Amino acid sequence: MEETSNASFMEDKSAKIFVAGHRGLVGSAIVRKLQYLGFNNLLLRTHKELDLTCQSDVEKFFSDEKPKYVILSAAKVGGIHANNTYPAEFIAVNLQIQTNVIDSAYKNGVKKLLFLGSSCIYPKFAPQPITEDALLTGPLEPTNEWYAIAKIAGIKMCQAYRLQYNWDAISGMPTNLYGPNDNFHPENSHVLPALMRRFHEAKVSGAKEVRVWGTGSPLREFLHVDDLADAVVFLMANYSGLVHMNVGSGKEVTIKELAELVKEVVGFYGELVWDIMKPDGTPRKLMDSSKLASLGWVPNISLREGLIDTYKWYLQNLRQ
Ligand SMILES: NC(=O)C1=CN([C@@H]2O[C@H](COP(=O)(O)OP(=O)(O)OC[C@H]3O[C@@H](n4cnc5c(N)ncnc54)[C@H](OP(=O)(O)O)[C@@H]3O)[C@@H](O)[C@H]2O)C=CC1
Ligand SMILES: C[C@H]1O[C@H](OP(=O)(O)OP(=O)(O)OC[C@H]2O[C@@H](n3cnc4c(=O)[nH]c(N)nc43)[C@H](O)[C@@H]2O)[C@@H](O)[C@@H](O)C1=O
Repeated sequence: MEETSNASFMEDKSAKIFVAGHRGLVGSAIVRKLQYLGFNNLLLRTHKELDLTCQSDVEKFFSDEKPKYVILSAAKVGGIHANNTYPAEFIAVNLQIQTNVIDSAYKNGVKKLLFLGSSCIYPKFAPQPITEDALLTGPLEPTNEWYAIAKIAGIKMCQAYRLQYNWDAISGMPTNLYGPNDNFHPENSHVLPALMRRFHEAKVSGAKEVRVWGTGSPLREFLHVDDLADAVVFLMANYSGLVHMNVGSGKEVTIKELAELVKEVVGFYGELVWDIMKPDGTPRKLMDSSKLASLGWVPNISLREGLIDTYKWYLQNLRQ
């Protein structure tokens, strides 16, 4: 046994940690956080270097590298339109990635793994705020049920491996996230980066109006990805239970309120036009994150602050 093998996660700064999906929104924030904390042995592979849907490649990677910890933030991810348009990819790719990584991690002696799901695992009409025990109590939101089913399978796989093998696999369920390195694709992204880009481009081109999808009435809870990364590290250090853990901000806004706020932060002064032919998705999904709060973690970046920070990043990195 290496000297540090029984050290707690926070003390184990030279432990080999595989952050899967390290160039994405979430993975890059986790890498920033771990590096800031002094972790100095991060194991990182781009999609091109290691396709996590390929079982034999994933098995070889784990067998060669033997990471001590795994944070699984690689997935096929997208907004309401992408989920609705590519259901086969959303279910198949996510099942493949998570099954390969979780199983190989267990078989190769990984000490602890954290799997990331999403608030869309809960029933469309779950009582609000949504507690962890609402899982599997009702039908899912149809626009993202394929992705949700894969994520539910990931939670269940972590639970099954804990129950049968006494293996320390945990799951975090983040709410809607945003921040640096988000996907700003005009159609396939989530609402916040989509609107930021659309308002920015309208400001630059002098357009008089911007199109926003749906009715504007759905409620969403947003969390800055740096808060999520902080929660992920907190869970790695402080939680080893069977139940998945909600990770939210506890604050919700309507899509109309969000659009007005993004518009203000970007500095676009035109009109909003609502495209009601586009789906609203689930009417409301505010999570109850009191279980995590009771362990001692709370978020600290407000939506306004987070939007200002993200727009600054957008201007420095992605300006058209
Ligand atoms: N964004 C959000 O609002 C939310 C995200 N989550 C969860 O957080 C996690 C991360 O999401 P997020 O960071 O937003 O997603 P991103 O799309 O920003 O990042 C996903 C990462 O996974 C990598 N990846 C995808 N497919 C493969 C593959 N076959 N092999 C190797 N790498 C692959 C991508 O690489 P490449 O780009 O090169 O394909 C990318 O780096 C996911 O599990 C997601 O479900 C949960 C709730 C909300
Ligand atoms: C994180 C979460 O993300 C997805 O669920 P969602 O919360 O519905 O995600 P969304 O960000 O795409 O939309 C939120 C709301 O915003 C409205 N909306 C307005 N204008 C735009 C727009 O321009 N783009 C987008 N994408 N939405 C828009 C849109 O009509 C909807 O009412 C899931 O696929 C699911 O898999 C998941 O886990």
